[in-house]
Amino acid sequence: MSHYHFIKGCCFQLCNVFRSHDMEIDQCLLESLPLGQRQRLVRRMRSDQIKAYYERERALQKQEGYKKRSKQRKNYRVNFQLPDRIQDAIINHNDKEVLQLLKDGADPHTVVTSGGCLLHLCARYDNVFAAEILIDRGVNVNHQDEEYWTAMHVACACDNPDIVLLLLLSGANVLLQDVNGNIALDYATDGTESSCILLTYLKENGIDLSSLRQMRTQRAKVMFSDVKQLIAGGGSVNEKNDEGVTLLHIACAYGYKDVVHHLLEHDADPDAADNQYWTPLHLAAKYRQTGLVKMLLRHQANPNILNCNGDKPSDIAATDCIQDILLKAEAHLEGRKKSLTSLTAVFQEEPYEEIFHDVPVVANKLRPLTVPISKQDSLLEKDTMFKDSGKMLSKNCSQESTLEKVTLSSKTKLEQIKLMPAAPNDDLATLSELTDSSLLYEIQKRFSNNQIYTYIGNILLLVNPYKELPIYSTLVTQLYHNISGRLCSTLPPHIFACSERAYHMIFQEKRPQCFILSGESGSGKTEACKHIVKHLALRNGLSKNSFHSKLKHVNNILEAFGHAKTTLNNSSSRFIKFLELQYSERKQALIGGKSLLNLQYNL
Ligand SMILES: Nc1ncnc2c1ncn2[C@@H]1O[C@H](COP(=O)(O)OP(=O)(O)OP(=O)(O)O)[C@@H](O)[C@H]1O
Repeated sequence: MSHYHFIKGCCFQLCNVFRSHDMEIDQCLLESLPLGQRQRLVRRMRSDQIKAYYERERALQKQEGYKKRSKQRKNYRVNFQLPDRIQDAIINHNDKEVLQLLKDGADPHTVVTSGGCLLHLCARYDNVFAAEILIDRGVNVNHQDEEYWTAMHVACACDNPDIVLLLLLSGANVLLQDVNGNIALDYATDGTESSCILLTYLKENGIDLSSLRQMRTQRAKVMFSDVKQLIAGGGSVNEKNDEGVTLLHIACAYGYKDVVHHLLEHDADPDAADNQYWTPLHLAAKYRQTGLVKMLLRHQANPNILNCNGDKPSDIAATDCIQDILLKAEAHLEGRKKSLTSLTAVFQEEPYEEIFHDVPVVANKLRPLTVPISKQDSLLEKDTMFKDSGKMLSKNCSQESTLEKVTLSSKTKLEQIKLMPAAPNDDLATLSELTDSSLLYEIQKRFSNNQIYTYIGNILLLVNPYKELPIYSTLVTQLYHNISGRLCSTLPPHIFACSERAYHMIFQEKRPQCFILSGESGSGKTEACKHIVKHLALRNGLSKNSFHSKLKHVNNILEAFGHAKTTLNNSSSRFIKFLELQYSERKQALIGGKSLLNLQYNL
């Protein structure tokens, strides 16, 4: 028999086997066929299976119970409420849908998360059409959210001039202040269309900037009179709230000079540290309060105190001028070993009045962009990057509570650390608004700040930076050591934090822990794996050199199993990344020393 006939015979035989045994395939017979034939046959069998499936489904549909079932299925459809649907339609500029939903009874006065209204959404997503309709339906153009932001504040912050114009024409009040006393203009960046429109409007309406400035000092005045009252009533000026914050912290952050002066004159502690070890001097330096920095130094504030991130006030100074002042103060204290009294003298040389009048006044603007502290510190993250090049991080013998006992000495020049401070948007699961666009916006914003790690609950998201970032040094590893095993809220998300947690979970749960690294080719799984191993190894006291040599060997072996160049990755590993940590009964050197072999790469 020719080869062709043999195959044909087999196919025939197989199809019979396939039909007569209810879709079962004679595997031996299949495998005896040449590859091409086998594939063709399998394809045919598969299509027969699909046909059979459809026939069975059709038969089912004809049966009586079908209608009932399909009705039941319909009930499972998710029905979003009108308020959610109208928000979604506004965000996606689905104008017809907005009109239809309003016709169907959606409330134009719907309150969105954070206390804003639909107009706030329009202002954020630049939806002028929807904004116009809503205003027509009587939505309050001056509605303020939980932080007293109006739609105008949002439109200015996002520079959406069409919305700014529309709100102005609709009679919006441009002088409404948010929780921090900022009017919408304060959020419009200089030179933008939104800023020009507002400035022209103010000019045309005869509102001059100096009276505005007067208006904004009202909050400071209120605090001043409250503080005076407190002191007169015998209250303590050094009282702390739950977060360790004193009145001096608040006044320094907001730049309320009279209040600060009054507090200092009444024995307020200039070195009071809040729960994150921030002093009033840190805050004044960070929020560009030059005059207050000088005033605090004159009252013997210590410029060498480190906050929880290991920063001195000079490290986080908002301007070069403030940094110079602080460095000068540090030099006096440390370099010349002079007493604090002589330091006082240095700053007393300058006239006191000057300090009170060096408010940053910008010609065409009330003051530079001032982001409400409560709104999000994240916009200031760039300013507060750790500037520790030239610092040595030495760890206390006890590893209790991450940063608390980590100290920095400015003498030794070592590795550079650049970590962002922990911020509220570190965990996307806690965002008040969870939509595709808000998540992507946050991730993109973080990525542009080199914040490549983000938590989503217990999951760590990494966006491959494709560049070296100084966030993997031994010093950073040490920062993430802690004995409690809980994620430290004062540190930003990091692969070391997850590694640390797994390490503790081994002991707590007494069973192996595993990391599942998932993502497309080139997304950084292999690198993440290395970082996990690195943290665990160094954590267990394995010396850096010894670790590198071991890791190199492990990787050489792994890569030998098949690395290949793909379109996305020059060195793509062709095995699944599944990292398992074993529990050692003796609770010792899990990963250190020879037990690095305990780390199983399950291929
Ligand atoms: N955290 C990081 N920092 C800087 N660069 C990184 C980081 N992670 C990955 N990269 C860069 O991206 C490249 C690809 O990363 P990696 O090999 O880890 O991807 P992968 O997800 O393992 O890909 P594959 O699935 O194809 O094996 C690395 O060679 C490195 O240049």
